[in-house]
Amino acid sequence: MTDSNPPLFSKYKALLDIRPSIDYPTAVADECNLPLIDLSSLRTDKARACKRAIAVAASEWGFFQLVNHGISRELQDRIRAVQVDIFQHPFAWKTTERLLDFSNGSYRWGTPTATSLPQLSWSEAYHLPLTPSAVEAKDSTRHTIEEFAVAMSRLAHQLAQILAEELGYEGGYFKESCNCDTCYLRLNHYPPCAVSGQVFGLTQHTDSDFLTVLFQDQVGGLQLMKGGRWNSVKPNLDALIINIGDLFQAWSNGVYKSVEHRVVANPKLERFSVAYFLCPSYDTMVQSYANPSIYKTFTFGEYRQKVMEDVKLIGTKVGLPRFLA
Ligand SMILES: O=C(O)CCC(=O)C(=O)O
Ligand SMILES: [Fe+2]
Repeated sequence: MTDSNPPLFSKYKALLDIRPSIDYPTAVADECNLPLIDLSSLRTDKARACKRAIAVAASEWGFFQLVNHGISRELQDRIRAVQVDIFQHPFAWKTTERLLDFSNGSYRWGTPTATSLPQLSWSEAYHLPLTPSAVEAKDSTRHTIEEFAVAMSRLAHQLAQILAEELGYEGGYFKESCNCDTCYLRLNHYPPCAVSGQVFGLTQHTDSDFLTVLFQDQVGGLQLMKGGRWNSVKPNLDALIINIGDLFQAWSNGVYKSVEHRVVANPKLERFSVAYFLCPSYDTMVQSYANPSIYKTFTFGEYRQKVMEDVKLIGTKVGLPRFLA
């Protein structure tokens, strides 16, 4: 079991030996009452109010919980079992072998560019691009991953459509631009962390997509920024978490908020989550639906390029402020 976890401690020992100056994660968060949306209301006479509540949550919080979302408990159990199994492979296997027939290099751990503790994420992840096989996957693991991704994708599209309609937009932008090639599923694993007071499981960031659907376990640790303070999200077994990404903030001209979030490390418990990122093709123009626009028009490819450049040069993503008009 132990040799399945990445050697975070030895790799980052030099950084850990320098006394940290970060705010201690557990000391600073309030528990928050994240808006909870019941998606089954869409099939009732409360549909209008439900859509409004989604838009309000996206603009006031950038985050909400979703229940009765249509992803069965059975499928959730299956993806979790698959995820646990994948991360139990020996570390050496994860760094050298391809997972199923997914592309090379989909495994990552720690933060290769970190030069200080606040930049280090105490976790490992698989990034799995969604290029569904033309034929149904024979391998049961691959089949479960695809089935889950398809369900998450459907949900993400439904929510994007609602959010766009609430701004008065009726077109098919999201359907046309968010094809499967760039959307991806990220399987996250946060091993227990003996130095949890000094590092985060995942450092503070915003997501570089339109929106994210997150399936987390019951361990907790996710925190989001609201009103200048960190708030922790209490896990709810029945709920998925939805958050707005940078591209939706740009598209909505700042109406919907892409909010900073992070995951605190846990000294005793490992934690799992799966995130689905709704992204457009690289050549898609991201342009505000309204004028005058706060942001310049950019392609998703340009955005990603800038993010990667900043991470390489200064150790962190700058994101949307780089694209102010
Ligand atoms: O694991 C979590 O709760 C959050 C994951 C996340 O923010 C991400 O993968 O971008
Ligand atoms: Fe995130």
